[in-house]
Amino acid sequence: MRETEALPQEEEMEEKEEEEERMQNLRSKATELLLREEYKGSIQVYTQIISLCQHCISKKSPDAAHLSKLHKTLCLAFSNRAEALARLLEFSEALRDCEEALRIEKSHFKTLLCKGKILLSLNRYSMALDCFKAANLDPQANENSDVVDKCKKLDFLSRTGSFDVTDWVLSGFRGKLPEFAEYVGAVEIRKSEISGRGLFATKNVESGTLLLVTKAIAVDRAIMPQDSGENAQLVIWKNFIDKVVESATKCSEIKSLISKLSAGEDEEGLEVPEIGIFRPEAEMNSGISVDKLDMGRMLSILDVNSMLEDAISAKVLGKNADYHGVGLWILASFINHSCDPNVRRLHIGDHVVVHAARDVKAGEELTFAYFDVLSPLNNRREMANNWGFLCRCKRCKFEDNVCYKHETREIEIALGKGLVDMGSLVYRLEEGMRRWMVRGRGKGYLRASFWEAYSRVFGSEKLMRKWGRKIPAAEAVVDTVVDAVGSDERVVRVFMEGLKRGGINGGVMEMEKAMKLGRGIYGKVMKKQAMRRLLQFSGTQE
Ligand SMILES: C[S@@+](CC[C@H](N)C(=O)[O-])C[C@H]1O[C@@H](n2cnc3c(N)ncnc32)[C@H](O)[C@@H]1O
Repeated sequence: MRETEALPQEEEMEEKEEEEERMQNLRSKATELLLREEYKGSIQVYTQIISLCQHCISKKSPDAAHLSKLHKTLCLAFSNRAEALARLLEFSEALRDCEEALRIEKSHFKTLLCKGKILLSLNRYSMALDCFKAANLDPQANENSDVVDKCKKLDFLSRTGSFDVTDWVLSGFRGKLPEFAEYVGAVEIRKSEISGRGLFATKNVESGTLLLVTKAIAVDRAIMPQDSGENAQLVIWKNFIDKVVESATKCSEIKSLISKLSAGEDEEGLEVPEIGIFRPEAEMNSGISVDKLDMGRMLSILDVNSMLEDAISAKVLGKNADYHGVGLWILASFINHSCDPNVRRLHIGDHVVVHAARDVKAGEELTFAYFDVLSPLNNRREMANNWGFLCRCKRCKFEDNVCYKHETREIEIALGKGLVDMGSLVYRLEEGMRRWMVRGRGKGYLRASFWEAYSRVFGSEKLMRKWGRKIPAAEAVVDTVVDAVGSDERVVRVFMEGLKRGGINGGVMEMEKAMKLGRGIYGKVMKKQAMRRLLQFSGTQE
């Protein structure tokens, strides 16, 4: 026999009234807290409303109208709690509440809107659009048109990769940052011969082709003048760690993606994740186990995978020279380092944009420079050591294995001391390469190693008068260096200055070549005018 049947009708009525009054009080309190943006408090009250509704529903009242009212209240409580959770970036729990609300009312407008916005924050553009469509949001005619328009645009960008930063560059990086969405181009993750897993091209691509765009899980930045001590850097690092930990704790989706990253140990034994899980259209939480991410492992992962925005090998658009930032960009973290890199990264806002720095063949591993690769072997070894690895790239093997290494070591020491005539160093290296019969890419490797000497000679009229006829022309050196290590603004600057010296600045062929080199640095995300502006001013922007 049911409990309620035992009660006389009057008592039953009284109980219902009390229940309704309590519910009404709780609802007013929760709404007030929500409006005052006291989200934690409102979550607690909505939790009480949910329990109360569930308790009343479980009593299975025969009154259909009352039951329906309870279901409506329950749906709204889940929906509002989802909204409050989303405001606190507790995305996993918020999504769970959205599902509960939608189970009660499939087309609940507020919930669909809330779910769509959460999915948009998690870069799931098309799923977010589905929610907005299901809510019948008319972009022309309501207050949510901005969010729907933004979602449509990001969905389009993530499918096509047709980003364009021309206006922003031409405006001198003023105003709103250009819109970026996550994008996964012709890439896949595979076992790497360099170390653990790596990212590989799935088709032939030419220099400048966009390969991926990834939004930071977290990034921390500060303007730090050169004389700021270690403490200032530690503060940025600590803030950054706190932000990553917070995101991972609040969203299991983020936690599961972070757990795929290397913690630096036993990289050869690591699982190779499907590229699909990083795509904006991927299912949420596609059955990935996330238990293993303790704090120790998290810190090791951040140690191995975080990137500096201001590293010499990256380009940060729109910021000044004292600006420092550290962040975690998940898919880009699968890219190994190489001293003959074939991709580059550009930091724009919270996004890292990765593109080919020279022509790349299908099946080639994509690598970028974790540190400055226009430097000699021993300097690079030191920098790799600071990163915690011994570089196993082709160029290091080549430079390590050859019989002339004693002689190049002497040149390296002389370059380090900086007291010798740089022209004599370049001449000695060029003569040496002739004797050692170094050809093709090998030449580019060694010229890149001693780039500082080359650039000092090409940049000095006096040295050029003295050595110009005895060493190769700047253009030929630039070609081999770009072929070996990809485009770099310092190399392109020498090319442009060479053109000016030769009085041929502005010729169609020369400008075409400069544009190709520029695409290697900045990628195909801007039109010619913007590229020209950056090439012309490169070095004075930051
Ligand atoms: C950001 S992760 C790169 C992806 C990593 N291989 C994986 O499987 O997840 C950086 C780590 O990869 C390894 N690594 C990257 N480039 C390397 C190189 N050129 N030589 C040796 N190890 C490298 C180092 O262990 C480094 O700490």
